[in-house]
Amino acid sequence: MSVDATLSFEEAMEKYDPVLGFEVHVELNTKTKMFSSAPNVFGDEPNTNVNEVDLGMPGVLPVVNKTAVESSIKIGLALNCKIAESCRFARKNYFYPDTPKNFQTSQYDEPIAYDGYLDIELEDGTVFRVEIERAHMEEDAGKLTHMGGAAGRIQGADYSLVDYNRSGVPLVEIVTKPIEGAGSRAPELAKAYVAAVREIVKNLGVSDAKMERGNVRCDANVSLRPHGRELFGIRSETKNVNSLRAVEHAVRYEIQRHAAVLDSGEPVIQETRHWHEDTRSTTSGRPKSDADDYRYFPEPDLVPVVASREWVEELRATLPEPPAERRKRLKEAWGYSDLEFRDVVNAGVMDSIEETIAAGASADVARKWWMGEIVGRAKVADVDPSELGVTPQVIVELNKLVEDGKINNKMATQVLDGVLAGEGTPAEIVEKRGLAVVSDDGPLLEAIDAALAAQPDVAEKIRGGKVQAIGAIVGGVMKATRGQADAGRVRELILEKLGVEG
Ligand SMILES: Nc1ncnc2c1ncn2[C@@H]1O[C@H](COP(=O)(O)OP(=O)(O)OP(=O)(O)O)[C@@H](O)[C@H]1O
Ligand SMILES: [Mg+2]
Ligand SMILES: [Mg+2]
Repeated sequence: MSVDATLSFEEAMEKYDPVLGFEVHVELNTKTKMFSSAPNVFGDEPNTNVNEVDLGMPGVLPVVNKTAVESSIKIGLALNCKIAESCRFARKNYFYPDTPKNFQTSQYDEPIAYDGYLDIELEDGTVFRVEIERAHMEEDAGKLTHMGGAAGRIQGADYSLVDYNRSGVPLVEIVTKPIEGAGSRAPELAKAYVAAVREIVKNLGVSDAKMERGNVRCDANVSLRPHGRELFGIRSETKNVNSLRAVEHAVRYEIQRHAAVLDSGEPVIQETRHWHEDTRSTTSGRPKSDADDYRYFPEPDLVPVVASREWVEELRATLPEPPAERRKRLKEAWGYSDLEFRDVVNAGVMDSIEETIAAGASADVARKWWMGEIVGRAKVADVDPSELGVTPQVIVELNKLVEDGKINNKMATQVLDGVLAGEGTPAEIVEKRGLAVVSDDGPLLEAIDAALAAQPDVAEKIRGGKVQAIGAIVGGVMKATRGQADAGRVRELILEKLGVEG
């Protein structure tokens, strides 16, 4: 059997339990690099944000970026880790053109943060605790672009391009302990875990956290063992998976592939794998043993990083509320159902609703406007709902106009469109367009007489007790008043006129 064959996911689950492990690399958004004063900027002309330290010129000395250390401590704290009182950098030696120094400055046996955990909420509401082994500081490598080869840009090219702008960009690598017991929820957990880490670093403000830019990258380790067996199987490590969907699919694919290999009686090879979005599959990278000889040794050019307990506590005091706790708090405060709240989160309007409530709207009014009106308009305009230009004040004002009986709901949506078209504030638009609910009964009665006269058969039905037929008369009045009547009042007046109980 070919090693790259797969079993169906269900078949794999009948026989094996998956064990997962994630190494998530987070690029920090510091102004300068981890050990040099070169700018840390994405997307600039290649090899412009590089200095002699990044290039490993002889005689240069690195200097630790204090903000990067602070950000690393914040990440450690947000992941419920212990923070080392003192920790050192180490050289991870390897020879490859993405690193001109021939070693990556990293941390080895003394990570800055260790022994943490993250509680991950799954779709069915259960909470799965992922234990964090460590979070350590290191620097990113340069970016290689292979011009030839299967995925290359130029057919038959035999060279690669290198951009050292990324060398020395501060990274935090977050490593989980082996995760057992996820069973068939392993792919979902993989996606939810990386999503949670991404959300945390974004919320801390320490990373731009854009996966499509490589700010957050995941290496996904997967192994299988037969049900009931204690010993772990051999793992594969799918490198640099850079979207949430891809993490989910890569874990799923690797589970299916491992199952096929194990079923065929062949050994699983401990290796890196590459994820391919187009075929939704992985291919073999390089073999990798746990004892890869990086000849780690303490970095002699840097003193240990000492994190005093006072400093750590100062940083802890600056941490924002964790995203999961914030969601829980808001859902309870607003009294939304699970489904309503999930819809709000998925539509990306939780913050907007919070602001609208703070501006004076009730939770239900805020949800009605954002979910019922604004999300749909944002979709049409192909922008984020928060970018449509609706301020909390607009909604509060619109709602007040309706509550005071100045305009009805239908007019309010027209006023909203006016606001979006830049015609002014809701009150100005109401004034300019002459919108107003006709509250004076006189003109309404006239319109009612006309509508009844136009549809005598309907009038007869209502008199005879078929009150539900009233819609046709109300409709006629609304049409005659160009939508400016209060439909409830019209209904009352019609019933009064016909001498029927509502
Ligand atoms: N048998 C296994 N099955 C699945 N995951 C495993 C297994 N053994 C270890 N892991 C996980 O794999 C990850 C290994 O990451 P770690 O950074 O420790 O080592 P590495 O991948 O060998 O090193 P490098 O950082 O150079 O890639 C951890 O998350 C660990 O929990
Ligand atoms: Mg690894
Ligand atoms: Mg690692």
